[in-house]
Amino acid sequence: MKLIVLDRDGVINVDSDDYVRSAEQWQPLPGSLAAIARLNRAGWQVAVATNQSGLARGYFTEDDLAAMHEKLQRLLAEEGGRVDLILYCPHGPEAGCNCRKPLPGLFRAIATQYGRPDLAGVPVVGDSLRDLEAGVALGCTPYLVRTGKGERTLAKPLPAGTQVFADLAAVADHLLEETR
Ligand SMILES: O=P(O)(O)OC[C@@H](O)[C@H]1O[C@@H](OP(=O)(O)O)[C@@H](O)[C@@H](O)[C@@H]1O
Ligand SMILES: [Mg+2]
Ligand SMILES: [Zn+2]
Repeated sequence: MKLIVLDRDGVINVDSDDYVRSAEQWQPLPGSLAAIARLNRAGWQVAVATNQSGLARGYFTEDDLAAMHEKLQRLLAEEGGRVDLILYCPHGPEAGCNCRKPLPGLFRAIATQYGRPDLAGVPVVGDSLRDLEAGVALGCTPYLVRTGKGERTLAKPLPAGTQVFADLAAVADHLLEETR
């Protein structure tokens, strides 16, 4: 079973330095939902691992976050796609949790959910270094996109083997070509 793990803000939807705080503010990036649907149609399970410190910071509530994810799934369904699992870290930087990327807690939970000991060879797609680091800790293959904070991330040392693409649609094109 083919599995891919996506970061959310800056990969699936437009990110904001002021945080994405509501379903109204949650806007898909061009081609991202169609890319997920194309992966689904080719047999890929799609999981999302996202930091949502805005919860701990009081910028939005769990209900707001649920509304954002209902919008994601609704718009995806219109494209014939779906996200199979969404896991998020609700904590702030000072909480000392193990699920805030770059720590790998969300990725361990994804591996467990899919009955795997790790995520060896599973693509992780992110716009921030912490997305890639968290996935690589479980054996993921790192993909950086230039959307969101990707251009800023490009200026940093990246995990070995990181492949860089313009956006999620380009990553999907590559994976679908590779696994034809
Ligand atoms: O990219 P993912 O993991 O899906 O979500 C990132 C968001 O939770 C927010 O994460 C914040 O980082 P801090 O949590 O303040 O370090 C900032 O980067 C915001 O601009 C960003 O919207
Ligand atoms: Mg992001
Ligand atoms: Zn956490």
